[in-house]
Amino acid sequence: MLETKVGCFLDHHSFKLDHKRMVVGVSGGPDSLALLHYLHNESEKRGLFLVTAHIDHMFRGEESYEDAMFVKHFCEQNRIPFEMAQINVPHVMETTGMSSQVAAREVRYEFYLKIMEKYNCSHLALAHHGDDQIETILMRLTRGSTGMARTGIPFTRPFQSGTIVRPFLCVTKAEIEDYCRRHQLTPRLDPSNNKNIYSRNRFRQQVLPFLKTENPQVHEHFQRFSEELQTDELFLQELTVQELNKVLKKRKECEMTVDIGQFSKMPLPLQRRGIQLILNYLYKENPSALSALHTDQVLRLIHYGKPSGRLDFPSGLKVLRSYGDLSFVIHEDKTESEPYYFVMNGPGKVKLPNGCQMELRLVNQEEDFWNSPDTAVFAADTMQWPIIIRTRETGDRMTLKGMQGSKKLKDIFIDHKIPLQNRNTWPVVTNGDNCIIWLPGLKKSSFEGSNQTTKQYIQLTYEK
Ligand SMILES: Nc1ncnc2c1ncn2[C@@H]1O[C@H](COP(=O)(O)OP(=O)(O)OP(=O)(O)O)[C@@H](O)[C@H]1O
Repeated sequence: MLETKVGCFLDHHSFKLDHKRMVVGVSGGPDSLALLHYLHNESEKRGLFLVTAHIDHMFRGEESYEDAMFVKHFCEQNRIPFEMAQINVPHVMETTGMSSQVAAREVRYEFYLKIMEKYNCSHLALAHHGDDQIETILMRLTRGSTGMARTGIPFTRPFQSGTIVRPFLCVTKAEIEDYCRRHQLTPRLDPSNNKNIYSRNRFRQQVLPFLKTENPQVHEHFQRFSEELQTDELFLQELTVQELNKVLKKRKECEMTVDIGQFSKMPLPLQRRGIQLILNYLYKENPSALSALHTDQVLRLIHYGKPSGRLDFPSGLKVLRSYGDLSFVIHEDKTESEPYYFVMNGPGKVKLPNGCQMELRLVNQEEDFWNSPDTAVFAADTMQWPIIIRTRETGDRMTLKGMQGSKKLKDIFIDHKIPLQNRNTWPVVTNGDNCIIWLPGLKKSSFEGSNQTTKQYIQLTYEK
């Protein structure tokens, strides 16, 4: 039974539910509804505090709103705090060029974080299960992923200052459905889960049934494989860092050089991981462009290449061999676009060179714009005039809403996979003392939002 298996799985990982404060991500589908139900049943005897977080991605209009209302109703009946956000993901996709799955995931995690902070929760529980684990590992191996990526979904992983936990990795979808039946749960069904268009769904419908006929317990073996591979990988990565430090001749943000003679004396598994670490470091912009093939090409250049040689990888990354040195170099493309700097001393509109427009209005009542990435409101008495709309500058950082400390703009662009050529024209909004208060379409700062004392707000709208 699911209950027993999950209990043993948590014990096996020495993970105690007792006295934790946990956000549960619930779509309303069978997996997350069952997880919420399971945790809720455990909550009283364990002093476990739960909050449900639901995101309406606005992909399916009325139907996805009904999902939200379904989860809300379930929580009300069971007296579980419920939080939801409606976020226009198609719009986020349009602004950032992200795929639907990536954009949905980004907004979900941002919302989870907000709710974890609001309720002072240390954990976020998600309902990934054993079948998801098999699909993930197979998909990544098929795609040619390397390193940690091919170890699949971890049972726990750090998430900002908290932890993500996945108690259902030890059970199958069928066991979850059985749990739903036994407990008379009637989850919502997302029709996109059955479409054959997503690669995951093709693995789910075509590969998984075959594996399950070969061995109905196949998910247990994949789970053990994933956990063992994670510990192996961690161990090897630590060794690699130690060895790599001994052979690195140059370490800069856009260039790394190793001594070929010393590098080739490292054991082959460490050489492979060393190359991957270097490529990942330089390739922050788009590590998914990498595969095992790139590592193999570098190994060939080292072991069988002529004294000088060169490889050209995606996004302008070059690997250059020159006698005893192997250099990995990536250059940012700074060719296009002039910087701009617009000063706004009050209400008005500014046309930006990237073809977009920024409007500033003074409003009396703060409206709830939290869910629009293209509108931001600031309490007027906390802002210093003028408001500046400018392009990014070296060293720009901003304090993000709901986060402690500040984050480099460059890293925000990387996280959102904004192409290099768009970063130099992306508007950055600062107030009078050059403090970044907003990165339109991407991130809001801790200055954004309402406060108790103010009646007047500065409302900025970014129009594309
Ligand atoms: N709209 C959402 N709101 C809140 N959490 C979500 C939402 N969608 C997914 N999650 C969480 O992320 C996990 C993984 O998402 P994924 O889309 O892979 O799951 P799923 O197969 O749709 O699961 P479910 O049966 O719960 O819908 C879910 O199990 C759930 O915990």
